Amino acid sequence: MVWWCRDTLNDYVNIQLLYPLWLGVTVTGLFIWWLIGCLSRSGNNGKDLDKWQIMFIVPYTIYIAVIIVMIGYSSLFAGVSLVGGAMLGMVLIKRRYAWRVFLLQVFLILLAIVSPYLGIDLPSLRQLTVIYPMLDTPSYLNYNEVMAIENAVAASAFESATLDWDSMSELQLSSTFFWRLTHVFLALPKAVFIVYMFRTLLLILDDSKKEVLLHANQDELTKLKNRRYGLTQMKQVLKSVEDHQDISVILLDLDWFKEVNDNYGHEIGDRVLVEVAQTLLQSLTDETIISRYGGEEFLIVLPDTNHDTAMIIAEQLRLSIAKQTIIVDDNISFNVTASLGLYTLTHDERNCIKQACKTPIQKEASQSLVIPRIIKSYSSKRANRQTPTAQLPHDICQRLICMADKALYEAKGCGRNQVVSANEMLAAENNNIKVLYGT
Ligand SMILES: Nc1nc2c(ncn2[C@@H]2O[C@H](COP(=O)(O)OP(=O)(O)OP(=O)(O)O)[C@@H](O)[C@H]2O)c(=O)[nH]1
Repeated sequence: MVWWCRDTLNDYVNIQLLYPLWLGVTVTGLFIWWLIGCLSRSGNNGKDLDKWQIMFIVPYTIYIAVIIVMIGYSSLFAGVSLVGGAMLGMVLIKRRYAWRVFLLQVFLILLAIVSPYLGIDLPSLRQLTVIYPMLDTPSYLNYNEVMAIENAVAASAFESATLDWDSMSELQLSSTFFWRLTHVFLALPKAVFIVYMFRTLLLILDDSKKEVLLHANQDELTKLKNRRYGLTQMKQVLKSVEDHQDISVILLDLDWFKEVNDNYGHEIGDRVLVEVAQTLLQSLTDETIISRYGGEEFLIVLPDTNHDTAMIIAEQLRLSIAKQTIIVDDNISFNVTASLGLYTLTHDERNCIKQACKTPIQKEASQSLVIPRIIKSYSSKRANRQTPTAQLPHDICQRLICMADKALYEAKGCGRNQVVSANEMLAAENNNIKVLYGT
């Protein structure tokens, strides 16, 4: 538009300066976009600001400061940038940081306002060009034209029609001061209020999101994770577990639970489930995934736990539940027992499954890595980046649970109130991991 009207605007816009300016802004924008893309891949669990967020906030704050200093804190441009930036920041980055930056920017505005009265002469675009409403259409006037109009207005206001330079600048300074103060009282609180309202709105949305998620992921009765969420977390653990780590899965089922319901009623049955859930929570670490898998069945996933340790943990759980006394009333109390089926997927087995389940593309990629040593040293870094990492099959969770379930079935068959390991069952049958995937 400016380029198109360059003949008309030539007096007010330095077209020669505009091209490099546009180019500079575009290149800088693309660079920041690229930088954000690169840095956003390195997450930090949302505890602090990510590097890319700092890279976002710092230039933006400088940008706002420059706008405020150059164009003026009261301009539409500065207002939209300030409030819009804070709102966008609250959506994109941690809200408390966006809030702090916004308040810092407000502080900058206040500083810009009082600076002339502290003897600091800041550069202002007003000295170069201004937007002046004339004949209902905004038009650009240069500084001299504006000064001429202002002088004429000032002169007509005084009978003598003459003003010396000192009283003129004093007049300007005091009118500016009045104008600035008006903005401080009217515009800034408004901006703070809008951003505060927006923040409150986001907080309300956050709370309702948390509540929805809680209900979607939690078992209403025991307050443990529900089956769906337990499985989701199990999948995540299987993905993130390191190459040398084993992972163990326990299925725990209460014995003769139907009889508890029949003898003492569903309410007592419910209480048993709640108390068993509490025992599980108290006995296991925070890293353990405990979910209610079915009616009186619990799924426990122990990340980075080998078979022997998992057996000890399972046995301790069995004992803790058996020791727990459920008091119905002063005269009636009873104990429940549980049967547990355990399966440990060792890191070796996991790697075998990964290898067996590689897609043809992945196999081809890994075969192409069998290359002379000299070339390998140069290309290994690159190849590592390009080779798609072998994934575990998508139904791995179900298969592991199925193995634990077989052991649980065995425990029930052998008289209940015991722990059975599927790994030991397989070893006794001289079977191995092939059972898992039949390969
Ligand atoms: N109170 C209560 N009972 C439940 C709940 N969910 C499932 N049940 C009951 O749990 C009982 C499970 O019975 P079964 O599957 O026969 O198992 P069991 O009696 O524990 O026998 P084994 O598992 O073979 O030792 C059923 O009677 C269900 O009604 C629940 O949320 N609350």
